[in-house]
Amino acid sequence: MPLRIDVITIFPDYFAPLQLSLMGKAQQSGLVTIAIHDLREFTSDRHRSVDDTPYGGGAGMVMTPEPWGQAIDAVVTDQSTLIVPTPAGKLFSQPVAAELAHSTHLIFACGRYEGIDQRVVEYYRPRIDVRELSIGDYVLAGGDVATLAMIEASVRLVPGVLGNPESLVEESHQLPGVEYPSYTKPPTWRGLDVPEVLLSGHHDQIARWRAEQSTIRTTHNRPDLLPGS
Ligand SMILES: Nc1ncccc1[N+](=O)[O-]
Repeated sequence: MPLRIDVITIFPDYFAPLQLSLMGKAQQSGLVTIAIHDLREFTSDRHRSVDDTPYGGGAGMVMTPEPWGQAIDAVVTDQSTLIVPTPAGKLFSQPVAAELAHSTHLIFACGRYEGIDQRVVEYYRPRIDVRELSIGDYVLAGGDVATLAMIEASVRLVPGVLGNPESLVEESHQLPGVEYPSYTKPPTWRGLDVPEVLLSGHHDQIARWRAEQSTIRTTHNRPDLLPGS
C-alpha cells in the first residue's frame, strides 16, 4: 500500500523539487504518491480570496476556514493524518518522521500569512489524526518549506525508498547524539590528511574513534542530545 501524500498550498510551484532525485524516484517506484492542490481552486469568489483580517485585531491576515474545509474534504478519508505546519506546533523530529513514514495518508495544510483559522484544526481533530508540527524555533513566511522538509525526512524512511537501508542505522538522530565526521579520497587535500585510523583497516579502532568523535561533536554542537541531559 503506497504512502499517499496530498499537499494543499497557495504556492504549488514550491513543490516542484519533489519531482527530483530521491523524492522523484520514490514516486516513480510507486512507493509514494504525492499530489499538490492549489487552495485557490477551492474558493468561490471572483478574487479567489483566501484570507481576511484577524478577529480581536492585530497585524497581518488570517486564512479563512472555508477554502480549507473544501480542499481537505476533497481528499480526506478516515485513514488520513492532517498535518498543519506552524511555529506553534510540536517539534518535528526523526521519530515523528518514522511515524509519518508508516502512515497510510498524509494531508499537509500549508498556511501562509498569520496562519489558518484555528477552527479548521478544531473541526477535523474529532474526525482524524491532526498534528500541528514545527520544524524549528524560527518563523518562515509559510508552511511550504516546512512541508518540503517533513516530506523529505519522512519519505526517505519509507521501506524501499533508500537503496541502502544500512545508511539509516548509523544516521545522526538514530543513535544518541550526532554523527561522526566523514572523509573520502584524496587521502591528503590542501595539506590536510584524513585521520590515520580511518586508513588502518582496524574496524574496532575505527568504531571506537567514530564513537569518540560523535561524543566530541555532540558535546560541542548539541549538548542537549547528550544521554542524561
Ligand atoms: N517555523 C515555521 N514558520 C512558519 C510556518 C511554519 C513553520 N514550521 O516550522 O512548521
